[in-house]
Amino acid sequence: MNYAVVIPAAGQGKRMQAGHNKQFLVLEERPLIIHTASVFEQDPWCKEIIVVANASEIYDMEELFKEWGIRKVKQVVVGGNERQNSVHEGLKCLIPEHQVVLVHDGARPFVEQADIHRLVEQAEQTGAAVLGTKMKDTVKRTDGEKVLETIDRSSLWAVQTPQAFQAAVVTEAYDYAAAHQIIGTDDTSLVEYMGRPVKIVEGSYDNIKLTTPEDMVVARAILQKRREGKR
Ligand SMILES: Nc1ccn([C@@H]2O[C@H](COP(=O)(O)OP(=O)(O)OP(=O)(O)O)[C@@H](O)[C@H]2O)c(=O)n1
Ligand SMILES: C[C@](O)(CO)[C@H](O)COP(=O)(O)O
Repeated sequence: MNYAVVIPAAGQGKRMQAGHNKQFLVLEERPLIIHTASVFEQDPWCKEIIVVANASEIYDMEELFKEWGIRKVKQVVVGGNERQNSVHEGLKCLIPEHQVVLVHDGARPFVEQADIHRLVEQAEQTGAAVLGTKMKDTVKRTDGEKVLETIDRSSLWAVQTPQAFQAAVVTEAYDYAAAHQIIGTDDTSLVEYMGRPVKIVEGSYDNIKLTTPEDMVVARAILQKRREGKR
C-alpha cells in the first residue's frame, strides 16, 4: 500500500499571531513543518511528499528539509490565496503513478501512522476517506448575536487531515471546483460536491491543527505525554 502526500504550508498563520508563518514556529527544538513532514518521512507507505509554500519561503523550507533529513520531499511549490488553491497547485505536481493521494495540513504535526494507514486502506476501497472525531461540545447555529438553533450533535464529527483519495477522484473534484468557482474549507467537501462517497475514519483528539496561540500550549502537552509514553 503506497501513497503520496501533498502538505499545504503556504498560509499566513494570522490567527496564531506569531507575526510570521506558523510553519516555522519551533516546538521542542524542531520547526512545526518538520514535525509534520517527519511523520511522512518515517512512514514506509509514503513514497513522495509535495510541500506547498509561500513563494518567499520556498528556499527556507528547502533548507529546513535538507537540514532535517526530509528526503521524500520531491518539490516545494508555490501556493495560492486560499488553502484550496494551494492544495490544487500541489496536486498538479504529483506523478500519475500514485494510486492514493493524501492531503495533510502542515499545521497538524501529531497525526499517527496507524491512523494514516487505516485511512489509506479506506480511501483505496471507497475512493475518499477522512479522519475525524466525534463532537464533544454542543453545537449551536447563531446569527452572531443570538442562538438560532441547537444542532443534534449525535451525527456531527469534527474532521481533520489527512484526507485520502484515489488519485483520479481528488483530481476530478479539484478540477471541477476550479472550473465552477466552488470553494470548500476542506478537500473531501469537493468530492462530496461531485456526489461521490466519503468514508469517515475515527482518529485521535491529539491530531489538532495548530491555529491559535492556545494550541501551542496543548501541543507542548501532547509532546510531553508522548515523551512519557502515555496514550
Ligand atoms: N492559502 C493557504 C492557506 C492555508 N494553507 C495551509 O493550510 C493549512 C490549514 O490552514 P490554516 O490552519 O488556516 O493556516 P493559515 O491559513 O496559515 O492560518 P490563518 O487562517 O490563521 O492565517 C495550513 O498548514 C496552512 O499553511 C495553505 O497552504 N495556503
Ligand atoms: C482542512 C481542515 O483542517 C479540516 O478540519 C480545516 O478545514 C482547515 O481549515 P483552515 O481554516 O484552512 O485552517
